[in-house]
Amino acid sequence: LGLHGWAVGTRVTNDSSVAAGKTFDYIIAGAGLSGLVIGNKLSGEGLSVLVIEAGPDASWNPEVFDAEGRKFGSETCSWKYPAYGDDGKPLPWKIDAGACIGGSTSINGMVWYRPTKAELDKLESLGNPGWNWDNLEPYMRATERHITPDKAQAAQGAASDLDVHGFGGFVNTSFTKPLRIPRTVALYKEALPFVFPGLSIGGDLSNRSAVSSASTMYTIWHDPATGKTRRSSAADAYLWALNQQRARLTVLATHKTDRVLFDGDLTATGIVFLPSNGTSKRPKTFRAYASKGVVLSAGTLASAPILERSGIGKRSVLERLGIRQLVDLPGVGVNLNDQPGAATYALVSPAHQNDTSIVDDGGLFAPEISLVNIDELWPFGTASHLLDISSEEALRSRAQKLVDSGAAANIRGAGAVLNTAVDLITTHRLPIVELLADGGGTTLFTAFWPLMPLSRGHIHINSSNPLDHPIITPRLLEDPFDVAIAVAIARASRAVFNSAPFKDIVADPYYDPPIGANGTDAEYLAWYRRTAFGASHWVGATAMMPRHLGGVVDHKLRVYGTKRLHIVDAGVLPFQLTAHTMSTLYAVAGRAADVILRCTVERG
Ligand SMILES: Cc1cc2nc3c(=O)[nH]c(=O)nc-3n(C[C@H](O)[C@H](O)[C@H](O)COP(=O)(O)OP(=O)(O)OC[C@H]3O[C@@H](n4cnc5c(N)ncnc54)[C@H](O)[C@@H]3O)c2cc1C
Repeated sequence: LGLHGWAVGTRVTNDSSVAAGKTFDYIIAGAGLSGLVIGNKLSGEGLSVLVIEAGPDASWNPEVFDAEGRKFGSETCSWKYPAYGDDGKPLPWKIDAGACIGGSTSINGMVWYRPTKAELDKLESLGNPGWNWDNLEPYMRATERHITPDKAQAAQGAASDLDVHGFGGFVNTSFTKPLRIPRTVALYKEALPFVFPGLSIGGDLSNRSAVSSASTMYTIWHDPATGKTRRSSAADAYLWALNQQRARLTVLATHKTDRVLFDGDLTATGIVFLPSNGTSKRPKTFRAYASKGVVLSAGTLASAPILERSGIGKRSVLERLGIRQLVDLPGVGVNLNDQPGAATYALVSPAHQNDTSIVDDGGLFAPEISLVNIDELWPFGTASHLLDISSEEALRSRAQKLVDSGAAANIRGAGAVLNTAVDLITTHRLPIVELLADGGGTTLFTAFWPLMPLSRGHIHINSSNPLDHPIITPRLLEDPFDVAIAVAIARASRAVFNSAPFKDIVADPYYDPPIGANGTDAEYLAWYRRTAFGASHWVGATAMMPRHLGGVVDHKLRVYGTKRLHIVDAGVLPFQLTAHTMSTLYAVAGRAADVILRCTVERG
């Protein structure tokens, strides 16, 4: 209760009656990273906002608030979407995506570092005026409340470069206290440049022009009262914080957005929603109305399905399900993109298996992260790989394949997106691999993935029932360049464990997979394909690009062919980043909120 007894706190509830039949200025689908930033900003400007979230409030759950509390493979707050191959058969892994308030920031790995200027500037050159580094960097800075390392952390390798952080925001970034497995991390720092000559070790990974491998920073803070490390999620930052309470913001949890409502001239006027826990084939639905607009922030894997259920998308997808097409937008659900991850393990010699400075029983993932570029991955063979991706013919044939496989709306759009990645790899020499180094139990291990894959997949609904999962076809490792990177990094990861610095503590550098130094490329590839998983940085299925390139939203995040309907989430990023997504997405959502506010004022 605030002044004069008026409630000023944000209302968070599971009660559908707060929204059913009611009118708000804005309705936002999804209380994840983007939805909470936008909801916070719009309601902070006095607009009435409903955020509708499919999952529950799990802020009380230690798997969410305790940064070290989430168990590997946990189902808590995750959609665990099934994934499919091109043949329609289920893949052996499920896709994690946040399914409670806070979205994926409630379950993610919390790794924080910044992208490069070159890649954010590419958003603009793809046809999105204003979306560049200079305009986004201030939002990134405004997001962060950085906590610099203390002496003990600094002695273990933690470093902050004050120029590349913000200090007045609401998302905490810091290092673990103490840093994990310091002896192993020191060995990694020593060994990595042997395998990747030129890698620049140390310092702060957010300073992308100086550093390419460093101790990992996370969206966490250390709570001295409990001695625990706490997750700093979007919900902590923008919903629960006492100084972020909003009288005009309502969050309705455990309810799914089915589709968007339109009037005759395709102005978005509201949504249809329903309880998430139903099982009925014809669930009972409700309506809520929006006088100023609707924003879809349900994430890459849910906003495209909402559009399709609303009649916006590719004709053949909608016709098959008897959904009346309102806008022909073949870019909906294509250009889906994540990085294909895998991991190799070395066995620690028995004498060191109880040394917690070498291996521990887990904690925050990947205490050392390295970003490897093409020259470092192939110190002696870069030229042929450059040739493979940079010729016009190579690009055209790749783009055609994406169109043929249903992963791109048209050849020009596919070409533009591929060309962007290729230019970042070849001209700007941005990293093409991320390697995350760790150690636990009896093994040291590295996880890795091609950072800017050229492969693309697709996601479409297979039913008009919002309670059914979409069909997600990731098509990881379809492009030969991604395959070449995957094989090379898998081999290089073994070379790290086989290098001189690890000689005394590693008993078997080829422990898992048991493919030795003489293993063939075919063996490595077969193993990679068998074990590959998405790195959880899904982007691209509702890309911000010109419509003729297969874009879904314009540079004001407005869905083409409609009025007052915006999308703001990871799906609008047309290509993959060379950093984990949060730092960019907080900036994108912050700027998007200002763009939406400006649209609102201009319309009057
Ligand atoms: C396991 C995992 C690990 C990751 N690790 C990192 C990391 O270490 N560092 C990093 O920077 N990034 C990481 N990420 C990625 C990052 O968290 C996401 O890219 C980011 O949160 C995406 O933000 P978003 O707003 O697009 O969607 P989200 O934050 O996922 O929010 C979408 C929300 O919409 C809700 N929703 C879905 N469908 C509906 C519907 N029909 N109606 C209403 N609500 C709906 C969802 O339940 C969810 O709450 C990770 C992600 C995952 C899943």
